[in-house]
Amino acid sequence: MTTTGLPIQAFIFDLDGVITDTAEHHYLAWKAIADELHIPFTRQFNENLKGVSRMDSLRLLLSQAETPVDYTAEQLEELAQWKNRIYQELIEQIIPADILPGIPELLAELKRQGMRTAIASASKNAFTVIGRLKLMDAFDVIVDAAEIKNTKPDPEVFLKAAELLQVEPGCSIGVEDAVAGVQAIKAAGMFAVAIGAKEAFSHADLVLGSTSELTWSTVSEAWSARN
Ligand SMILES: O=P(O)(O)OC[C@H]1O[C@@H](O)[C@H](O)[C@@H](O)[C@@H]1O
Ligand SMILES: [Mg+2]
Repeated sequence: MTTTGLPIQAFIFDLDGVITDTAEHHYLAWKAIADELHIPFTRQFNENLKGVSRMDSLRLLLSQAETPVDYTAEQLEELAQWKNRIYQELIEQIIPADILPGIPELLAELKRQGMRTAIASASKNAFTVIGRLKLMDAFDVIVDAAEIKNTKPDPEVFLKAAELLQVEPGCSIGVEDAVAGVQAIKAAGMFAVAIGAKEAFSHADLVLGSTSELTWSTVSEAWSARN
C-alpha cells in the first residue's frame, strides 16, 4: 500500500526493457537456444521470461519442449551459460544511443525534483549494460542479481534498493516492463508503473505504452490521484 498524502521520494527502475531494450537481446539469445533444441518458442511465451532469473527462464523454456528431457543440474548449468554467452555477444554492441526514448530527460528532471534514483535488476549483467550505456553515475544506487537471494516476483530487489536509498517503500515509484517485476513492486508496497500493453498489467498503478510517455508530470499526477 502507498503512503497517503506523502510526497514521492524515489524512482526505482528495472533495467532490461525499461532503461534500454536488452529485453530484446535476452529474447534473441533464448530464441537461439530454443531453435538449437527444436523447442517452440514465441515472443508471446517470452513475456513469461521477462524479469525472471536466468535459470528459471531456462526451466520455462524447456517446459515448452514437445518431448520433455530430464536434464542433469550440470547440463542445465551448461545451457544457462550457453545462453549467457550469446547474450553477452549481443550486448557488446550497446552504446549510449541505445538508452530508450524519454529516459535521459526523465533522469535529468528527477535530479531537478530532488528524487533519489536506483536500478533494481534481476540480471547478473546489469553493471556491464549500465557501463556500456555510460549511466554508471546516473543512479544513486544499483542493485543487481548478485546482491539478492530471491528473484522477482519476490520484492527483495526493490526493498533492497529502497533500503540503500534510505527511502520509504510506500513513497517509492517502481518502473517495470515485466509482469513478475510489477508483482515484485506491489509486494514491496510501492507504486507500480508498467511499460507495455494495458491488458497485461491490471496489477499496475499506471500503465504507459512506452518510455517516451514516462515523464515526471505523468507519474506525479497519477501518484497524487492515488494518494
Ligand atoms: O541472465 P542475466 O543477465 O543474469 O539476466 C537475468 C534476467 O534479468 C532480467 O532483467 C531480464 O528481464 C530477464 O530476461 C533475465 O533472464
Ligand atoms: Mg525488464
